[in-house]
Amino acid sequence: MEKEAKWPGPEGLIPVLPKAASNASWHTRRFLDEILIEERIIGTHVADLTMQLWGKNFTSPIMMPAFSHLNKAGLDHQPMEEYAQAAKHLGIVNWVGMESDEDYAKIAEVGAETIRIIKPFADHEKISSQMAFAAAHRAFAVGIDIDHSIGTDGELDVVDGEKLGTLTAQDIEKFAAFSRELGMPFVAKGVLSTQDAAICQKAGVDAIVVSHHHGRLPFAVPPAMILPEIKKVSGKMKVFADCSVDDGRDAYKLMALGADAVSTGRAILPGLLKDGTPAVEKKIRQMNAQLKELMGYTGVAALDAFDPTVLWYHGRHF
Ligand SMILES: Cc1cc2nc3c(=O)[nH]c(=O)nc-3n(C[C@H](O)[C@H](O)[C@H](O)COP(=O)(O)O)c2cc1C
Repeated sequence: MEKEAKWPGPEGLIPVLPKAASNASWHTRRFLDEILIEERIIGTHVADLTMQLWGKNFTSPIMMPAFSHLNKAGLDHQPMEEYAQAAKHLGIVNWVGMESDEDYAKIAEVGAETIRIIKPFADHEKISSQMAFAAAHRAFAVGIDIDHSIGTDGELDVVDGEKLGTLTAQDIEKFAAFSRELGMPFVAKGVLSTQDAAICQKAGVDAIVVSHHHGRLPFAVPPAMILPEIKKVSGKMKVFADCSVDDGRDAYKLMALGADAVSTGRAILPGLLKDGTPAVEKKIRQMNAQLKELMGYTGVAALDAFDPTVLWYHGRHF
């Protein structure tokens, strides 16, 4: 059941769940909840969650979210650095969203393997310069949330006084090539169709995030629903997914449907805002245990052994 969530901070800073049928987060939650799992227990093993990604080793495919702005929530602590700390302690991938270079540098200083997601600014020079800044601060990868261009008024969105723009296939190709020059993988965050996924694949993108960005698109198709189709056109790209990954069972379902790794989002927010790093670590450890439990019950010994045929939806195999 959907709850009216109340987060601290200035009005509108942190997205809550509006009570409306158009709310994609609601459909996503409902869809994930209706996927059921059969058991394949004979001959199973305790699962290994370790993940290799772009030459580095991680302890789990559950990653941090690309959050932003949380240090401006008027708290007496710094959530952006705190969840980076948790990522570092746990040995999982960290993500950061829209932050100034100065603030990004402070988060990078924590030393987690961090993917920096930059807004699709109308000013492409700004995108390039933030990419170069990320490279200079040893980012693990860099990307653009390509799904954040249109605002709720139907016009190009403006965030923190910065005008955003739409990206063409050529723009994506250009930024992917620049990222290669800088020596970092390039990620397109916010892919929710086979058309966009195929364009990213052709443009030389290294990874996509199948996501509706906590419901930017009203009535957005749940990432879990479209993931198998997107996977078919993704070629060598890594396919990540997020939205409503609230526990390790949600992570399992997305991995079984083809995700190489997932990001949890607002599920870590209450603990992060209240108690910082330890609360985030506790939540991720719990999610890892839930993921490992389901992998054990379904004969999935490691991340390369997921099998979508264990999933059932409305009385049929998925
Ligand atoms: C406070 C907050 C700030 C966010 N900032 C960004 C951002 O700057 N860039 C971005 O790509 N996504 C941003 N997101 C979206 C998340 O990266 C992620 O896609 C989304 O929260 C996943 O859905 P979930 O919260 O239901 O798990 C933000 C989300 C929240 C809650």
